[in-house]
Formats: sequence, structure tokens, C-alpha cells
Amino acid sequence: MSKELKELTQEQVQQHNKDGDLWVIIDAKVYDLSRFADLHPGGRAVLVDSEVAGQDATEAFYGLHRHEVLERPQYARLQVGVVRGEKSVITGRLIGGLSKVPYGEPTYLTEGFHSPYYTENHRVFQKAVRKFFDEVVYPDAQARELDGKRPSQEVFDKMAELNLHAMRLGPGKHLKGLSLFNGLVKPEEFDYFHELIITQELIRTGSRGYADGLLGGKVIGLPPILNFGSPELKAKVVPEVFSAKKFICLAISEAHAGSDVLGMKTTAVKSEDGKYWIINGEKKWITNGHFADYFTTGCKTEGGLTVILIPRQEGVTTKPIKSLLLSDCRNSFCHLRQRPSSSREIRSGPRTVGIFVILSNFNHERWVMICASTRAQRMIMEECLKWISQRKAFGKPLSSQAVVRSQSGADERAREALQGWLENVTYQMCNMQACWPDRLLEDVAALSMRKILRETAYRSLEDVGSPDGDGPLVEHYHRTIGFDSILGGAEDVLGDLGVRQAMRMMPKNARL
Ligand code: HEM
Repeated sequence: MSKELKELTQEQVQQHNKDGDLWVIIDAKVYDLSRFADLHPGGRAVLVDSEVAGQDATEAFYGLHRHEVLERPQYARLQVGVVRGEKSVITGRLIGGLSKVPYGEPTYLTEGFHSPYYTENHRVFQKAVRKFFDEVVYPDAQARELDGKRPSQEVFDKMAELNLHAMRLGPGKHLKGLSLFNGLVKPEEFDYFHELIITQELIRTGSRGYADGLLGGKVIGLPPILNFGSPELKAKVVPEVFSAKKFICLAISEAHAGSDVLGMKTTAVKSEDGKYWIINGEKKWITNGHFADYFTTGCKTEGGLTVILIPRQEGVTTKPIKSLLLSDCRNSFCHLRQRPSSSREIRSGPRTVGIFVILSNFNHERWVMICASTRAQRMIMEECLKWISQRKAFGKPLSSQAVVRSQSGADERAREALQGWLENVTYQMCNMQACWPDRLLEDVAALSMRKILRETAYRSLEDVGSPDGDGPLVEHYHRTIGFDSILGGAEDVLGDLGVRQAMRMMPKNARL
């Protein structure tokens, strides 16, 4: 039963202004801190200060804390009353709603702004997806960030009910006949903007490791089967993965072969009777590897590369890799020492073209990662804008300092430019044939340059960045953004790839 709150005047609160009898007003709510003062993480002295004890301490409080401190049950119960004739106006995290903070949302979600890219259906879809991620996924993400476990099966199951696992693979035949988000989008109308919306809403859960744990392995491990697997293989594996009964990952990288895919050393040779593959090798940095049931594995075979789907079985062992991502859901070692087994080849023609099976989804993978990191940057900017407005130094908000504004300006320009370019690329993807032209590949490779994001991370940390207090999200972003610089190919390799692709398109007769 909730406690009854008294209506109190400012004068009544002012009577409680000393050690042992200590009340404060924060945002028109009255808190009794008499017994809490000794437990206060910021110390007792700051609370008995004459400008705080018995006073309206709203500004002092928000200059040092996030709003959510007051929402924690152990602190919310310190409230004893409300100030007569005043109303609380401060809001914290909005569940399912749109942020009013400038640049807190992309322009298509900003009041008074327009976008040529998003239809009414995209907007309705975004609303529903945000509500789902805020209500169902966010609490799990926060809890797993603390206990270091992977996302709960309950979340996987709820996503499966809406067919979100299938939608995360983008538009295509795999959606045929499925009810998408309870019929909100027709399978044939689902496009890359719907997929962008899912990825950008997902990343708002604020935990980078968790986001990958939410079946990032499937996003890259299943497409080779969808695109090149035999009908029997698809009929067995795809429904298992879409219903989250089984998990899949992509096992390509090795300790000595990251961006250099052809440098892989894992081998697959046929057994004497020619019926089975015998596979040997070690894979590393395999997203979701340690809980995967299937491994879409790149192997060296006689005369080329072959992609083979290995089910978890005797001879396959996996071990998580500890990294800066706290949730236990990202990368792992996979040791493959197989006797003749039931592994199945995924073919796109002759065995030598296994590399095309591997590469075929790389650009989509890079685009997904750009969607995610661009949105993560927006979230961080929102944190910073809030903080530089509420945090005071030299008697004024941080935002009154020109140098702080200049940093924010640089981040705004970078982020809005990225989102604008990303939406343009997404529009081209919606309207081009399955085989993207070089120019689009160049765009995706160049967009993958995440140097900008790392600079934002560094600047944000200067504004707000203590994991225990004001800036856990910023600290998390700063700690984990480095991963985004190597996924789908190291950023320098991709940057170079973009320029090489552009050079290939140079007209032979172009001269100054
Ligand atoms: C309901 C009232 C309050 C509660 C529940 C509360 C709670 C907390 C908590 C949990 C922290 C640890 C850091 C964090 O999680 O943000 C903290 C730190 C702190 N608090 Fe409070 N606090 C309250 C009021 C105040 C007030 C009125 C002041 C006055 C100036 C104050 C000054 C500080 C300081 C200086 C720190 C240390 C900040 C830092 O290390 O950066 N607190 N408080």
C-alpha cells in the first residue's frame, strides 16, 4: 500500500533544517533525510549545509544526480510529502515515448520536421517497436548488465511471438506467411527502413554486449543458409532459429584471420567414404558462439573455401572471451575437433566460391552496425545535452561555457550527417536490385568509419562519465565503442575498401 503524502508549506519544511531532523524539497516533493544522511553516498556534510537543509535543493540535487536516483525504491520511500500549491515537473526516462530533447530523436520523429523516407506505416511500426523494447527488453538489458548473463529466454520468446527474429534479417522471402508484429506490417511491405527502426530501437536498451547477445549471431549466421542453403536445411534450421528454440552464429574469424578472411586455417576434409566432413580448427571472437546450437563455419577445403553448418555436438567446444562488454553474451572461442559428423555444406556453386557465401552478407552486416552505432551516438548526445543543462559550474550550467557548446556542436554535426547519409543509403537499398552497385558498397564501407563515434565518446566522457553516478551510459559507450571499429572489418580496412571501390569507378578519361 502506498504511503499517504502530507501537503506541506515551504515554511513547515524549513523547520527541519538540522542534523537528525533534516528535510529537503526536490522538484516539489519533500524528503525526510534525517536517518538517511549518515548513509548518503555523497556524505552527510553536503546535506546539512544551510543552503540544502530545510530548503528547496532541486538545483543542487540535479547538478549531482540523475533523476532515476529518486525512482529507486530505497530512496523513493524517503518522500514524506509534497509542497502545497506546487507541481513536480521533472521527468526521467520516458517509457515508449519520444524525447523532447533537441536532437534526442532523428528528424522523422521530431515535431514539425519531415522526412521523405518514412511512411505512416514506418511511424506506427516505430511506436510499437519502441514500446516493446522499452517495456520488455530494457529492464532485462539493465539486469543482465549487472549480473553479466545473457538475455533471458523469456525475452527471446516474446520477440519470437512477434516474429522479430525473422524481421531482424531484413526484407525477403523468409518473411512470407509470417505475422509481423501482430500484423502491423505486411511481409511484402517490410523494407530496410523497418529493419533500421528495429536496430535503432534495440540499441536504446543501453547495453552494447546485451544488444549483441540478443542474437547478433543470428543476424550474420543465418543469411548464408537463407541465401544458399538447400531446401531441406532451410526447412529444418530456419523455423528453429526464428522461434528462438535454437541459436546460430557465424564462425569465420580466427586468431590470425580477422579482416583477412582468406587467411583462415580451419580445414574440412571428406571422410574416406565421402559421406562426412572432418573439421579441425579454432575460431575466435564468435558472437553468441558459446550458446549457439549451430555454427555457420568458414573452412579451407581442397581447392578453396567451403561454408559448412556444424551443429553443436561432440568435438565442438566453446568458451566465452572476457572483454570490456560486461554482459556474458558476446564473443567466444570455438574449438572444432570433429570426427565424421552431421555437418552440412552450404553451397553457392562450386566449392571454390565459398568465399562468396561468406562475403554475401558482409555489407548488410556493416549497414546493421552503422544503424546501431549511429543511434547509440544520439543516445549519448541526449545524455550530454541533459547534463550540460543541469550541471552547474562557476554558478552557471555547463552549457553556458562556449567550449562545451563547441564540443556539442561538433557531435551534433557528425551525428546528423551520419543519420542523413545512412537514410539515403537505406533508401537506395530499398530501391535497388539485390546486387548492390559498387557505389553503394563504397558508401557502406565509408559509413563504417567509426572514428567520429570514438571522438564523440571521448568528448562525452569529458562532460559526463562516471559509471556509478551521472554517466553510466556514457561510460559504457566510451568503453565499448572500440568494438564497433573492428566489426565487419577493421575501420581502416573498410575505409580503404571504400576508396578502392571509388577508384575502380573512376572514368578512364577524367582529367583535371
Ligand atoms: C533524496 C535525496 C538524495 C538522495 C536519495 C541521494 C542519493 C545519492 C546517491 C545514490 C549518490 C551516489 C551517486 C549516484 O548514484 O548518483 C549520491 C551522491 C552525492 N550526493 Fe546525493 N542524494 C540526495 C540528495 C542530495 C543533496 C540534496 C545533495 C546536495 C548537494 C547531495 C549531494 C551529493 C553529492 C555531493 C554526491 C557525490 C557525487 C559525486 O561523487 O559525483 N545529495 N547521492
